[in-house]
Amino acid sequence: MATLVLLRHGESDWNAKGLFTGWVDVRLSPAGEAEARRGGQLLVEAGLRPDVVHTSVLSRAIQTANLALEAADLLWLPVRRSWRLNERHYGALQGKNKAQTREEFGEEQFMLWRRSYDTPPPPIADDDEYSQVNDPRYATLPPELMPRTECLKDVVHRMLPYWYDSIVPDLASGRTVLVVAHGNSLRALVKHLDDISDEAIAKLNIPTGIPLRYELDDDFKPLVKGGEYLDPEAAEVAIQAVANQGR
Ligand SMILES: O=C(O)[C@@H](CO)OP(=O)(O)O
Repeated sequence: MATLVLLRHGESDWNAKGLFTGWVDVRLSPAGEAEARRGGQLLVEAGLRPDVVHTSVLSRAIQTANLALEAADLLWLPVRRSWRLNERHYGALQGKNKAQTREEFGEEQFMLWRRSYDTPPPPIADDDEYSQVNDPRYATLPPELMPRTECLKDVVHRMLPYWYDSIVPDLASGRTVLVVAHGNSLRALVKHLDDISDEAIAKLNIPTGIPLRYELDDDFKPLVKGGEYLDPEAAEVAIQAVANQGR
């Protein structure tokens, strides 16, 4: 048996403004910083002490991990980071307002881009102000792996090698693992863990800043499907808020 804790970063400035974010390196809002600290307190209250932490290479996840670990007096923990835990690349929608996009393209297209399993948004141009092609943190990424857009299926495919090669070995050695990442990279991981169908995953939303705990069996599959949010009531409200973005 192994314990895995998933934590979506706290609210970012662009979450607050209702903008598609993806790989744009937006920071936490003051409310998001408070959520991250609360996430750390929830770990303490639940008696959960991670042994190792994995984050994306985006600042909002890194800030969240730091604030949560500080609140739990665990800043000393080993941390590893990978682009494979990044938010879904939102293509040409990065920087666009969600409500305006929904108005311009209609509900069906908006939801297809936002939540369908295999329809990516149009790709972002390399000279777009919100492109990451010249971002130094991806300088060593092979060019053929650098996305210009992604659907959730693409995220599953680029996230799973990290799950199997880096996170599962930590779990297998008996460590409690904390993964601090993003709405859609965590949807990809939850889809894999809970065997959620391509259709049903459209309805799954992950709240910001509330740890989600999974106890895993020897095959690294959940003993209880869906895991357990450490603050289930707050999670329910926050899940609805994510689902309703753009409305
Ligand atoms: O904008 C984004 O990158 C994501 C997460 O904030 O949004 P959504 O929930 O619409 O996929």
